[in-house]
Amino acid sequence: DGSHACRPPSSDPAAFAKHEFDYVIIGGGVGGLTVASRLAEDPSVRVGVIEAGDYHPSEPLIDIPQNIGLLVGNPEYDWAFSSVPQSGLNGLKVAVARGKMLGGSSGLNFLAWNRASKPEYDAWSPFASEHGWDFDGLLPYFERSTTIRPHQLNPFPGINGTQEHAVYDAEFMGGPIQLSYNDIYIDTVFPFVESLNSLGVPTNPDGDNGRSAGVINTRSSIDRSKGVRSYSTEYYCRSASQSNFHVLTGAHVTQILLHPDNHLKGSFAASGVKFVVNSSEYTVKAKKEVILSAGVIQSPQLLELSGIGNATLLKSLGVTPLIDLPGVGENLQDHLATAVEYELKPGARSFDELRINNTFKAEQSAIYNASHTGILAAIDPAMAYIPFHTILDTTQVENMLKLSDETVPVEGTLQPLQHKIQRQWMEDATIPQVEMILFSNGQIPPLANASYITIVCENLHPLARGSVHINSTLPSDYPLINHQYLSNEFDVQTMLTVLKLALKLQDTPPLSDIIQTRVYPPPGALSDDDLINYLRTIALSAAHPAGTVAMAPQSLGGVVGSDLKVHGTTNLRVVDASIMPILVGAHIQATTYAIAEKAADIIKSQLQAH
Ligand SMILES: Cc1cc2nc3c(=O)[nH]c(=O)nc-3n(C[C@H](O)[C@H](O)[C@H](O)COP(=O)(O)OP(=O)(O)OC[C@H]3O[C@@H](n4cnc5c(N)ncnc54)[C@H](O)[C@@H]3O)c2cc1C
Repeated sequence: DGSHACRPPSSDPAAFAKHEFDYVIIGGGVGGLTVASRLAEDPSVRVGVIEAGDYHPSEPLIDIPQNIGLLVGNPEYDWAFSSVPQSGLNGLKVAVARGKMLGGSSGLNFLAWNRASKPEYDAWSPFASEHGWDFDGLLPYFERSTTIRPHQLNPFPGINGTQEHAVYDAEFMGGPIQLSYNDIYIDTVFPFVESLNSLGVPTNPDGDNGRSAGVINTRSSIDRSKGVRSYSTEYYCRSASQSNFHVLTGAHVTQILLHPDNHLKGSFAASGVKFVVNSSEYTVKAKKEVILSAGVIQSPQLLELSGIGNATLLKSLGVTPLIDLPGVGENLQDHLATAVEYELKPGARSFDELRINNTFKAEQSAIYNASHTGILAAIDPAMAYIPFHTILDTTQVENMLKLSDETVPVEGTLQPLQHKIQRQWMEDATIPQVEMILFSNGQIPPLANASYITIVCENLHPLARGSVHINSTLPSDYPLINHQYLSNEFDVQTMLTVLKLALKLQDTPPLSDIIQTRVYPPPGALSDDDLINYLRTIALSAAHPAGTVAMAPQSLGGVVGSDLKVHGTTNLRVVDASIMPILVGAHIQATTYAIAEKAADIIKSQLQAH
């Protein structure tokens, strides 16, 4: 029935504001609902969550896997931010999708669930002195957040029978997010995998074990028993009936209330938040802590609106600076994407069959309605994580290193240390630098009455560092988002490398056997300059922004410490994707759930210590 329904959240702001909460959590997305539900496990701890969007317990556009993407840009479900014109993209403004609903971006995302490689998480620990922010320190939390559907096969080409079964039963952990493999693979998937194999990118039977390189059959956050999206509302539902757990939807937080801390001179304490519902303003108190989980765009925005950020910037806009933290809103990293689109030969089926063949669509709808299976419950699971050494020779890798050295890191910020780490990754044959994802349909219009595939190519470890900053004191004004995409030659050449690999697929069997023609980039010979021009035109965000409230020492430009408390505060924490000091080369929902699970344990242990 596609239903996630459980006790509905509150929509009564006055009643919500009267509660005496221990923890007030801003934002009911991945970070917010996860940490809230875990804190509320202790019935004596009173938890209040404020979410701007609504609860959609049974919305096919959210729930049915084949509907991914349909709500992107819809203002009822997506904040639909946009970047400032990107000079590296010939002035293009890039759409920045962010979920606006209970569930946050996990209600809008594309359901892929995977982990990055071990060294990428280990690279966080130099920025965070305590609490074990590395792969081993995150692993229990990855596991705690999920339940893996047991006994499913991983039938990808390049995997033998024993490996198919190997990993999964051991990791059946009983967490809220349901994970599964597809039950069915559309015709395009295995040829894509086999062609990549023959180009030297092997299949990796278990990319989640700390070695992520290779072609993987990604798990997805789909509850197979119902054939629906499994997202952070699962955390909401596990706590919704408890009297110590309250969620208010349709409420926009406009300010965190801060005052000098009585116990620690020079520090600020958060006492609550202001929020707005239908133009009326309310205040709710937090006895213990305020936890900011508004995501990578709005967490820095709310810090700045509340007086925490670069003092010069804040003053110029008329905000009284309370804590001068120049790192707020800096360090924005994201996976830039481009795409190659191929039209398929007649008879080769991709998901476009649902668009062009009404009989097929009716059949699949009937299957879905009867058993929650079939193509409507499937995603595109083939993604390749590719290290430089897999596709470049030694001289070419040397060239990439040289290019990276020309992108001089800014001293006094996170960048010198990040650069050192990223340089090691470029040389490491196990750490992916680029990603290729098969989308089994046409993504770049106009589309004819035919089947297509689109190969999305991403830069996993850009050297560009962007920013998110307020531009006015009005909370309803969108912040300025500047990714600095393709602002340096290393990032350009990295994208060129993966784009060229995607173009080789056209001539590599067995995928080439089903390709009719290339649609994008337009057919014909292409020089490197043509391709670079293409990259600057067909460019989009892979929707994995991170890093704008970085966990790092204040001296390096960090915003939160390893306990996720904002520097200069005693009880304001940030728990969402913005705390990643350095972006990992994976789709980042799994990592964000793990961050929030870990945060809950840190908060609980500090509470007990008091
Ligand atoms: C289109 C798209 C596709 C994606 N695909 C994938 C994928 O396939 N796999 C993957 O791993 N990851 C994917 N991601 C990324 C992943 O979903 C996010 O990284 C993750 O959800 C981030 O969690 P978060 O807690 O930081 O923020 P969110 O989950 O976005 O939560 C933030 C919440 O805070 C609320 N909020 C913000 N400001 C306020 C305010 N002032 N007052 C009240 N509430 C507020 C928002 O409405 C939102 O609900 C995708 C994301 C998008 C947008």
